[in-house]
Amino acid sequence: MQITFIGGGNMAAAIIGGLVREGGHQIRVIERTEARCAQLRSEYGVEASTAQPEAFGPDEVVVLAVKPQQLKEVCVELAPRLQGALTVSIAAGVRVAALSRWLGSERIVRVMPNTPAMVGKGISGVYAPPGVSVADAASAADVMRAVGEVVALAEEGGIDDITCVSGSGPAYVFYFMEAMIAAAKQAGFDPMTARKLVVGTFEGAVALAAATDTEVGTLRANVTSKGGTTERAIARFDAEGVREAIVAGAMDCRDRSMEMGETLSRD
Ligand SMILES: NC(=O)C1=CN([C@@H]2O[C@H](COP(=O)(O)OP(=O)(O)OC[C@H]3O[C@@H](n4cnc5c(N)ncnc54)[C@H](OP(=O)(O)O)[C@@H]3O)[C@@H](O)[C@H]2O)C=CC1
Ligand SMILES: O=C(O)[C@@H]1CCC=N1
Repeated sequence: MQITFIGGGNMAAAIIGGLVREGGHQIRVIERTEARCAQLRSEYGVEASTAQPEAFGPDEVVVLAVKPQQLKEVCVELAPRLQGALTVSIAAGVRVAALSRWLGSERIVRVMPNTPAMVGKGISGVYAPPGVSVADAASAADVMRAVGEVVALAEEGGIDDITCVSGSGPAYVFYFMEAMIAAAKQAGFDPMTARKLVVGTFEGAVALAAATDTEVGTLRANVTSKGGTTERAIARFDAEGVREAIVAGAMDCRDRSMEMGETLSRD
């Protein structure tokens, strides 16, 4: 597939990394600075330039991967060059109606990816509005399937929902890992060993959860011996409202996605 990324920052690089690992794609990136282009060329072996091409081919997939606040300006520049190419936006918050207005195109699919795409372990939500062909929806899903799993979303609001779980979710996990690394250091481990212990613990726990249908709560209970050590840790988490804080944070994230949808999709 011929895929052009407009914006080659953190999320685009994660998808590009995954696509390059998979192989068989022609990838081009448009970035703002020559320095970033040079970095993308050397890290991923992709084509990169600071100027948008004069025109895109009808079979090309154009991935919008700039910050939501940068999107309108990018779309306005892109509109006369698109020539009907399929556009896939990975931006949080900005709605299809606004993208369609700015691009003068209805061939638009929204995707909410996540950064584990870099190692082929992404999970993405894909929303294709009514009117987008089955083939275009499949092309957008294929790009994301190359870097992980895909969940089809029936409504555009599903993008807000999935953002607060899998889109932003890796940051919640890294936050928890940071806290556990701090704990490991406090317990006396050097930084390298602390990181190794924590990453290994996450890797093992995730592999265990993925390998079974057993409820995650049961897996947790299996570690928690009555009157033992884990029970004491979980009691402190419960007393401090850790679980409630995580749920509330995720709901705030979803609210922010909806709020961005209101403000950034207005004009
Ligand atoms: N990071 C994540 O985990 C996820 C991000 N997303 C979405 O992905 C999008 C990108 O996010 P992220 O990668 O984190 O952001 P970044 O800031 O890392 O990447 C955006 C890139 O686009 C460049 N850029 C800005 N304007 C232009 C332009 N006119 N032409 C070409 N390139 C341009 C920026 O350059 P400069 O820095 O010089 O401005 C920057 O390198 C956002 O819309 C976000 O909502 C979705 C899911 C997860
Ligand atoms: O924080 C953000 O706005 C983006 C969208 C999902 C993950 N990162």
